[in-house]
Amino acid sequence: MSKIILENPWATISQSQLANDIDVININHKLCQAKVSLYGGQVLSFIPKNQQDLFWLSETSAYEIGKAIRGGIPLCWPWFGANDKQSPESAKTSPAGNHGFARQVVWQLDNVEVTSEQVVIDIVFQGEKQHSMWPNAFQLKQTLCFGSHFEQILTMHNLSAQDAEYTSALHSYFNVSSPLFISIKELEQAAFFDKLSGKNKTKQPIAHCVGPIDRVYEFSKAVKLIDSKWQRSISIESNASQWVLWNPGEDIANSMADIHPKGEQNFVCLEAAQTTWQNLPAGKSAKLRQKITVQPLVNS
Ligand SMILES: O=P(O)(O)OC[C@H]1O[C@H](O)[C@H](O)[C@@H](O)[C@@H]1O
Repeated sequence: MSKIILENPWATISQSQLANDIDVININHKLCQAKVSLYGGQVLSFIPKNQQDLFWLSETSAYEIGKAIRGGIPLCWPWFGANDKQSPESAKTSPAGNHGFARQVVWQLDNVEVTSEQVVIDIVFQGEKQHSMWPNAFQLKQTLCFGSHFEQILTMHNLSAQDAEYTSALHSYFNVSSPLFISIKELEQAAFFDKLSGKNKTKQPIAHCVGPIDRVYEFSKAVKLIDSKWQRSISIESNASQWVLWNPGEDIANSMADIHPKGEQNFVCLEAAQTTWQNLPAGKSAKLRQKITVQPLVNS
């Protein structure tokens, strides 16, 4: 069953159920189509007119409260990866879990606006004492703009009287012809931390993005993910200071139930990230944003 939220000459916005307690907002605009899961506050799909989906979504993802959806743009917050502040004792009783809790909670639809150019969706999640490693009261708001391009703005408000620290990433799974045909020239200028070897590495050429590859690049400028087979260029700009590049490769992917067989051969994760702790003073807010534009290769 689908419920119409808004309908006008430019767009139809509806809400439907993906699974028990998991609702999705469906966007059908004259310039694009998109889907946003309220569980996880997660963009699942964005298809600009005459394009393939920009995002990859696993066919075997669990749609289940307590598990993250595999694909689209999971939000890593209030920590990215393992929480390195957690002591082994505390991990025994209340493990922090990878990438924080924001991708495993139900967000609320706050506002929808439609113009001839775009659909703007605001979703919010407000909480307190969500985890012993992040007890502060907070509000998260995502402003998601879907038109001929896509923009995502995450606003984090610390509503408590205590300062807090966060790490975060907009963990985009880009839909690609194959990691074999992907190049990201801009990142070749940057040093990176290789999560696989645990070592810092100097800049090096990226011949392809076939995994296993798991790197944190110190680079804040815009990047272009060039897909030479599909002849498209995906430009991403962000206010983050790092880019995380991840593809699990065949062996790790085969061990992950929520990646469908050979699924790793159709995505590259390129994540606007802050993996070092950032201060979020009491009563203050901070923003993490990205803007994604796709173009045929000949015009880029
Ligand atoms: O399986 P998840 O918790 O979603 O994490 C998936 C991946 O996310 C990031 O890109 C990290 O750099 C990887 O180390 C991690 O394996």
